[in-house]
Amino acid sequence: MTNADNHLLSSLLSGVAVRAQAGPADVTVAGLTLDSRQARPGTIFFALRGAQTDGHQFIPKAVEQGASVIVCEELPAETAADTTYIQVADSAEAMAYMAAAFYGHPSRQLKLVGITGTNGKTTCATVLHKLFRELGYHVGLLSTVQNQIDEQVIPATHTTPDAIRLNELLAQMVAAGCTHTFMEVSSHAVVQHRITGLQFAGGVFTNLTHDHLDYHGTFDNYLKAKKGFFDGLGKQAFALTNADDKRGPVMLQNTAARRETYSLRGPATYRARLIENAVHGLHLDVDGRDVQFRLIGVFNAYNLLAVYGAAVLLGEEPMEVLTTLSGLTSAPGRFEPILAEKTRITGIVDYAHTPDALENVLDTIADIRQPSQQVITVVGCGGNRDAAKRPIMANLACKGSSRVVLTSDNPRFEDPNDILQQMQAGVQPADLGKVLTIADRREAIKTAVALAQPGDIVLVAGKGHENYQEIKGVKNDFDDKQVLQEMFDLLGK
Ligand SMILES: CC(=O)N[C@H]1[C@@H](OP(=O)(O)OP(=O)(O)OC[C@H]2O[C@@H](n3ccc(=O)[nH]c3=O)[C@H](O)[C@@H]2O)O[C@H](CO)[C@@H](O)[C@@H]1O[C@H](C)C(=O)N[C@@H](C)C(=O)N[C@H](CCC(=O)O)C(=O)O
Ligand SMILES: Nc1ncnc2c1ncn2[C@@H]1O[C@H](COP(=O)(O)OP(=O)(O)OP(=O)(O)O)[C@@H](O)[C@H]1O
Ligand SMILES: N[C@H](CCC[C@H](N)C(=O)O)C(=O)O
Ligand SMILES: [Mg+2]
Repeated sequence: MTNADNHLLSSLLSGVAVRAQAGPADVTVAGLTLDSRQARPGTIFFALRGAQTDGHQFIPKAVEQGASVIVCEELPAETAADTTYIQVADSAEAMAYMAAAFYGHPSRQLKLVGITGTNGKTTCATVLHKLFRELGYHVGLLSTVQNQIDEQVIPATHTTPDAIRLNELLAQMVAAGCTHTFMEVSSHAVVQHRITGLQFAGGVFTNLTHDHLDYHGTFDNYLKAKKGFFDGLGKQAFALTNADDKRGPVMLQNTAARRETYSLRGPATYRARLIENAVHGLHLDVDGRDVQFRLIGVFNAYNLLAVYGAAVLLGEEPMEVLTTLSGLTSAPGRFEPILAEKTRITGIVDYAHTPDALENVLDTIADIRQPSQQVITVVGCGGNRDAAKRPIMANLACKGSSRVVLTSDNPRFEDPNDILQQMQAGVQPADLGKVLTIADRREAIKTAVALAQPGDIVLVAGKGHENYQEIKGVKNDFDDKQVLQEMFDLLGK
């Protein structure tokens, strides 16, 4: 729903292939919705075919609630005389064009950059937002963690919101004076036409590994979804890809946008060479300039290079970009270090809540640690979610750590001890001696900190930026970073 001005229906239909139209033509539209329960007089209800159910079923409900216009793929057998029906080939696509028009095409008034890929979207979008704020711009952010207009936080429900919410947010950003917006583009968003009709100034590709096959069916479909974003870019845009990723070049195969690349391994528009990958940050040579960064891990060298390339392509001065970037920290809860100064213990809070992510984080720690530094990992698995990952994550934690404290993540409606038992099943007999099980997450973090010797690394995995722990439907305040800091202080570390 919206505060935007009212519009004549006909003014919203440009670009929409209307197959048939019935009912009053001169309708004034005051709002848009994809949920029949939100339909009101003056609103357009879009009947979308979803994953769970078919929105066409709810057309009578929307009419009953007073919807003025119904956009659908199939006209209902019975129509109401004072309701307008518009038949289109694809309701989701029509919704995207009409939402962009309804909100005054906000994407055309911004430099909008989309970031896609399996990993690194939140990191790149967030660091770009921070960078452009530091460079003095008013900037929007649409990300998994949160949406932002400058420093104002607007909670996010999706990585990429639906087309109505997305255009509404972009319009708010324009109204607030934003010149740039950085957004994550999920594969779901491409397939569901959430980004259709937007004008992008640029697109960035990070990498592609197996993910979301439950939704896309095959890896090829997943790849096509990501590629669809670049296929849709206009020739005024740039398309920046990771040349070191096997799928990087494929992404740009059919794009009309200017093709640009980044690489740590070979020739590319933007190049970096790793000088040092240490606990205190990355030391890189970027396009011949020696720069120290606060972000940690080789994967972040890629993220930093993508951010640098995008900023330069947006017209920023390379040296100023690098100087500013070197002082920035990562996205909340993404490999976020919490340092105990006295004892040089490094706490790391990371959102790794899947086997793949946990392995990735532990591999990164293995790369940066000195042989004398022990790794102590605190990890749990969420309740009412995929149970198959539980033993695997416990097993991986043992492989990559000297000590492991198994604990609760968000138990939700499950018994935490049941989850922990399933995790314990993945511990090899030889590793039993390094594992402790403490259901209370605060106690688990305390124990891990108590076990840490000067110089050690304490990884707290699974909850990243989350500031709550969900138990039996109640979200209790809980923040891994805060608790870790509290334990460093309490135990005199
Ligand atoms: C699988 C998926 O993407 N689902 C999204 C989809 O819902 P759906 O297809 O299940 O919808 P449905 O329940 O079948 O309903 C069909 C239609 O009927 C409508 N309806 C339903 C009931 C009713 O009474 N009246 C009514 O009008 C619904 O509003 C909907 O338009 O359309 C909804 C409206 O836009 C989304 O909220 C919903 O996101 C769900 C909550 C979700 O979990 N999505 C995840 C998978 C997602 O999108 N993730 C990506 C990031 C992934 C990542 O990289 O980590 C993201 O961009 O967030
Ligand atoms: N460029 C990268 N390559 C590989 N792994 C990465 C990269 N960047 C981040 N990661 C790892 O993936 C995790 C998620 O990072 P991030 O939140 O930036 O990705 P995302 O693409 O937004 O993920 P999501 O789809 O869950 O929103 C991080 O915690 C980190 O361990
Ligand atoms: N979007 C994911 C995040 C999981 C985060 C983890 N902390 C958990 O609660 O399992 C989910 O809701 O499954
Ligand atoms: Mg994300």
